[in-house]
Amino acid sequence: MTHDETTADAVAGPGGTPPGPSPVRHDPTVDPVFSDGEATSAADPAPSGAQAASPDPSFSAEPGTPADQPSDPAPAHPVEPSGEVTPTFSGPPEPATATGGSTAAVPVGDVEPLFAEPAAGDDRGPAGPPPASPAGPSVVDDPARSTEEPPAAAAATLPPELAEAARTLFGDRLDLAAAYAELLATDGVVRGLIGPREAPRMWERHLLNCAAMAERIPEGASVLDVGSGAGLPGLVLAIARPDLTVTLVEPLARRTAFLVEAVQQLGLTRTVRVLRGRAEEAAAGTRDTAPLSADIVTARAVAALDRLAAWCLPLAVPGGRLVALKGASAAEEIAEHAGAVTRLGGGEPELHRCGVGVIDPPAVVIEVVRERVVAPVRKKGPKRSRGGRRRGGPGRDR
Ligand SMILES: C[S@@+](CC[C@H](N)C(=O)[O-])C[C@H]1O[C@@H](n2cnc3c(N)ncnc32)[C@H](O)[C@@H]1O
Repeated sequence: MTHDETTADAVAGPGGTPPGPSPVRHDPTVDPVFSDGEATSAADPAPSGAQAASPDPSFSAEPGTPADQPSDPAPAHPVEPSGEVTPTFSGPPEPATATGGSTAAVPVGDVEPLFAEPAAGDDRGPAGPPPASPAGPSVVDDPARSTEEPPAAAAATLPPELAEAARTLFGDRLDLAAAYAELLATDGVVRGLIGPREAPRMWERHLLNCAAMAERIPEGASVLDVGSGAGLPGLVLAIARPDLTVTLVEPLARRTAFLVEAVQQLGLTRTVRVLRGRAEEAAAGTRDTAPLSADIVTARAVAALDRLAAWCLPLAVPGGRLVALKGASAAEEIAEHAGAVTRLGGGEPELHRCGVGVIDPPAVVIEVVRERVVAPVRKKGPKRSRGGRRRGGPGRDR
């Protein structure tokens, strides 16, 4: 896959040329409709579908701009003009092309986003106070340290009973994973990106589950993580798998600000970039950004399978895959949405269990291969007369 130099302006992070999601042709197959339960901002009320015509940069990682909202109703103008957009990524090695996978499995477990309920402050511009400087990775519970650490940070320590699984999944990157856990539990909580109650189950429900997905991702693949939020699963995958090149796609400003800083603090700038925008924009490209694609498109807790396929399949290279971390309802989702997925150019959705014998319960993913590039479905607009006026419309005052 070729690197996409033209996306440099779309990327945020610490300096350099962006990496490799390759351009793919525009395929806005369906109307985006948002359903992930995030609060809708009155500040961003425009209808969907107009992103390509937006005069504003659609991607930005400028911390400090008001966050947009990806949820219903879908904003057409999801990203405010945010001033400076800094190319941030040094190009990693070219990723390999994805290969499909196929083993049957059964659904187990639940998938929960890391976020607290969106606070009123989620629309605030500045990303809050500067990040806490983690005192260092807390890989295992250490009573001697716990009194000296902020409660949230201490709560994110790796429980001893999960240490073996964590070592298996993160290998020699376990300290990095621990640093990320601590960042989430400190800065993430302070900024309202995650609820304090999530901290104690950070490893069990979030980091380990996400890391288990890595087994479904081929060596050297390019990955686009849609709706990364505070970095799940994309940042976790980048930590566990330094061979991957990962693009975190997230429309909300406060979250992208956090992501950019996390990438910098964790020293992942060589393999991770942050793109502020919606999946639909990333796939379609904008005035300032070329359409993106990747071997693997990941998502967790973003939308139901039909919507997810509509957003994510256009981001996968032909033959690439959507790998969505799901929960107990995965089988039902497949039964309900397989038809829609096929119409969107996807193959038969497959259910896989990841981390069998490592985490209990294993993580459940739904995978869909992008088998066909379907023709864009254009939304019908109001008919216009030759003069460009809408027929039957109010017309000009006479
Ligand atoms: C419930 S959160 C889950 C975040 C993270 N994946 C996790 O598991 O913790 C859903 C995320 O999807 C993002 N999102 C919603 N619609 C999106 C879209 N069309 N494109 C990209 N991201 C979107 C939201 O901004 C939000 O951060």
